[in-house]
Amino acid sequence: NSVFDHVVRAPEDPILGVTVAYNKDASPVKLNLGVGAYRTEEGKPLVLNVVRRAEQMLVNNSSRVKEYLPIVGLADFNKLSAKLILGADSPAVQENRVTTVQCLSGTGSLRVGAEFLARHYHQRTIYIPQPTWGNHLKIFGLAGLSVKTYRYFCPSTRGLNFQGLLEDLGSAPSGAIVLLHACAHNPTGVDPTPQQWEQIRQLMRSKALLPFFDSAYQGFASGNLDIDAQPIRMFVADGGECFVAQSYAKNMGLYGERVGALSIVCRSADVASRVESQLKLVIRPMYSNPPIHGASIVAMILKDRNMFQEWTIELKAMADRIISMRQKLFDALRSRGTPGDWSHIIKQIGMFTFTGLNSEQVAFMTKEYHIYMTSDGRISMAGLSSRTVPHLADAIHAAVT
Ligand SMILES: Cc1ncc(COP(=O)(O)O)c(CN[C@@H](CCC(=O)O)C(=O)O)c1O
Repeated sequence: NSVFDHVVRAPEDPILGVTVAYNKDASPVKLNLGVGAYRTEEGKPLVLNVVRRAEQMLVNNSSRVKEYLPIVGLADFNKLSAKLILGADSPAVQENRVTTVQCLSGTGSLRVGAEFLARHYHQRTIYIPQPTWGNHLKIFGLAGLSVKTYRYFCPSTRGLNFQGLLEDLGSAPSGAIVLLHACAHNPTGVDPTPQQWEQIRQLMRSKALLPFFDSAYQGFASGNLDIDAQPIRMFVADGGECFVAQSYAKNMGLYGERVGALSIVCRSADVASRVESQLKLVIRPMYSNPPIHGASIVAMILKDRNMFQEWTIELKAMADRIISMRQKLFDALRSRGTPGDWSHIIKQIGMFTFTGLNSEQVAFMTKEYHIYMTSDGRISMAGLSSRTVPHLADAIHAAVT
């Protein structure tokens, strides 16, 4: 018998497991609204034209080799990623106070940051929003941090519980780490207003709370890269320190290439360089050094003015299609006279709508209509098309009447 006979079967991941169930369904009308991955109006994954162009140029470059990258990754990619999120004119970048390391997409950036904090930061408590992306709890818990939550979503208004947020951060121990979604909060699709962000910033700085931004959707919420980075830039502008995890999975469609970056904004260039030296000790035994292909694509696009311009146009088109799906779903429910107030569908932003449907209603929609979505009622609007909206609207209508 095996030495692993005692190993029990683990449950499927709450998000990625939805796709596993979807793939097993033979129904011709099945709809995958689970994983936050963009789909076209034809329901197909999308490789951006600018990405294909960059990839072709890389392949045609016969002098390109496949040597190891440094532990911190591709230098051009790191510099350009910091500028993309912090702003080309960022004082922190100009004063060399930012260390950026290429990591395995957003998840890897969060994990490297968490491991660094567990080793080098005096406060081992991190506050994450309630609710938040399911993997956050495991990433920070496994790194050895003590994970607490702060109120974020108000079920009755399906909007932000701003008072609860302020109270919970106000009563956090000074110096605690706070995880903040930079834009397009997952799963709620609810973001603070700029004025509310300023109040959050003042409260956090007054208690020396350490901001850890998770930026997985820059450009996807508003369609504009700079607007979506504003909350991060407000914090960096005050001269304080912060962590930023960046993912290119969604906004460049590089899901499987695992391209991301962790930036740590420090008070001085000297601290930034010592922090970088310690980040290398976290990364080397974890995966040694990051993959070269995806980062080379991103660096080429960010570096070339025309390719960057082309990317912003394709990115806005994706964001706009998602917004149009919101309006279509809202209109479809209204035309059916579906009971309830569904205005949150057009008020929420980013990839997801937090519908407010409960797990029983979700199970009903999966069983009777072959709609696949996470059990918390989140739907990925990118999985919808004009053709499939009526089917979803029928399912929701049936679930709530
Ligand atoms: C807020 C947030 N942070 C980080 C990530 C990690 O993205 P990377 O692929 O590591 O760059 C996601 C992806 N969440 C999506 C995609 C599927 C998943 O990984 O759960 C989602 O919630 O459906 C996310 O929503």
